[in-house]
Amino acid sequence: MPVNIHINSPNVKYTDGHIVSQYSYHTTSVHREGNTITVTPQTTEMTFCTETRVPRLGVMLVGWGGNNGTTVTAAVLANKLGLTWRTKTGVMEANYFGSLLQSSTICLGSGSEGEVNVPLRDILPMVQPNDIVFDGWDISSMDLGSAMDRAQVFDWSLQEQLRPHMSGMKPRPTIYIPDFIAANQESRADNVLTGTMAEQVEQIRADIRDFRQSSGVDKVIVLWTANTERFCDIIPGVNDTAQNLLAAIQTGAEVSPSTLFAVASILEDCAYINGSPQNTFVPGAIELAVQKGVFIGGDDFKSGQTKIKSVLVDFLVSSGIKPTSIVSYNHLGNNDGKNLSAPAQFRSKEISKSNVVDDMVKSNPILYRPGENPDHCVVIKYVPCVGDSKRAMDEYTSEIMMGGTNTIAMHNTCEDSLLASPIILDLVILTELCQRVTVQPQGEKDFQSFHSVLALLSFLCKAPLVPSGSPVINAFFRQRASIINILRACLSLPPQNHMLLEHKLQRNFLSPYNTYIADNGAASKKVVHTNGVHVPQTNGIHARE
Ligand SMILES: NC(=O)c1ccc[n+]([C@@H]2O[C@H](COP(=O)([O-])OP(=O)(O)OC[C@H]3O[C@@H](n4cnc5c(N)ncnc54)[C@H](O)[C@@H]3O)[C@@H](O)[C@H]2O)c1
Ligand SMILES: O=P([O-])([O-])O[C@@H]1[C@@H](O)[C@H](O)[C@@H](O)[C@H](O)[C@@H]1O
Repeated sequence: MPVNIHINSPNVKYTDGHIVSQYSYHTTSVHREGNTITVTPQTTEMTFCTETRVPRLGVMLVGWGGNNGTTVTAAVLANKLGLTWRTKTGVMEANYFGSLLQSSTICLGSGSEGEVNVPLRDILPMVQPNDIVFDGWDISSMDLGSAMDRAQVFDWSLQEQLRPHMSGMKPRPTIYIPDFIAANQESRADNVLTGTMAEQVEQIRADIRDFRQSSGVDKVIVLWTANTERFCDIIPGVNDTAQNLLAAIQTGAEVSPSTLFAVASILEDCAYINGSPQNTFVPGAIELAVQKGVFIGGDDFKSGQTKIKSVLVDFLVSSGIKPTSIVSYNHLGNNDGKNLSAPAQFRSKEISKSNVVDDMVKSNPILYRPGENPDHCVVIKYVPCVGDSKRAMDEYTSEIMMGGTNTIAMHNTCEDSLLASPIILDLVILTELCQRVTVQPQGEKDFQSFHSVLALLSFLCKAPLVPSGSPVINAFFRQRASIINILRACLSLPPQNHMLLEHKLQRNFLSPYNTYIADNGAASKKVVHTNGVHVPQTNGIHARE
């Protein structure tokens, strides 16, 4: 049952279609001169405006018939139908574990009951996953019910309940350029478009319009969960600008299927998210998204081994411990693993899995000299026998005090698609929410949306795509805090600072027994209790006992 959160503050206005909040954004500007660093606090007053009407969302998956595509579709259906199923360990219920928005919480503060944590999904009006309508494309014509069987992710007893609902779902024919994925995928390719590159892009655009019209959804988001492609070259005159990219499509120059889908989505005013590691977002695609004011995001779902890495290395470096070697090995036997067994496709994944420690290493010049990095090795092997059950083995070797050595070894087994599926839901639901948020910094006449490159999705991606010149943050808790604090800002709630100062002084200045009452009418800087919510006392309102 969702909780109803009401912010009791003069800085938040609830209108019939929006939440409008006044927010003080505090940052610091830092200037270094020699050995002197000058830090200047800066405050920018901002107005956040969040549209509260939640649309009916359609999600079109490229690679719909794959392990992730079938699994996320089946999981939403199972939740929507409230399915339970029997396994050898007991009766299972559908859930959304692994989703930041559906299964993690946010602390609103504390009151008479102590700290109050609520589901993150309840903090602002957002799409409920059960309401999402799926469609998509695949080079394989196999219906979703049979593809779920092929994926071998769900227990048979669950699949039997789902199959009648999924057998009617058929992936649309797609753009297929064999050279971009492993040759071993050719045997699946019986559902591909013909015609020129331009004609195929037009067909994808028509598919998007057809889905929007036939399903009755208000919005469509397109997400790539198809095979990992090889990187493509950035070629001046071909994909370096929006104009050149559109022209290249007309002439049939080298443009990857994932980029072609990006162009089609952007031209149909649909956000496009890349769940794979290849460089889909060539400069021309980014420029096109900015010109059209459409969100793009990626790259490569951050779901397992890399997600743990973005926590563990953050823990080590933040503790003053120096990782010197990181070796990440895994083997798996699903079709993703099969595609990644080809060198060019593995190289795309190796790149996205290897850059995840850069920001944390650079943050600590005590441990690392400029340019110094830990040894970092990524190995992925294809072992058909294990299917979707990825076996990851990691070893972290670190220098500790006085020449000591610390080695952490981990073994992690999981159904890879059950890690990625909740990430897919978070990506599309967060993207849709961001489409309803605008911000007006002080002194600016107009409200503006987030940048087309939706960096807020970094928490969900191995290789975060950020606006040019922006820092790439991979550290798990920094990324999560960014999402939490921006959602809080939409409600004029300050960032979580975890200081708990009221419990660290000799007297708890927020305790109900030390309630400060303002002088007659005099404004007081003290904070008083009102209905269990702490509000700054600005006009002499006395606390209600
Ligand atoms: N935990 C995870 O599963 C995880 C984590 C991070 C990234 N990824 C990435 O997500 C992607 C999908 O993973 P998966 O396990 O579902 O793989 P999968 O091989 O099971 O599914 C990919 C699907 O894409 C289809 N396909 C290939 N080329 C296509 C095209 N041009 N158009 C439409 N469909 C096409 C294939 O037929 C297949 O059904 C991969 O790139 C993988 O690297 C997965
Ligand atoms: O998310 P993560 O566990 O770091 O990385 C995973 C790889 O280890 C796996 O081999 C690959 O098949 C998945 O697509 C995913 O990218």
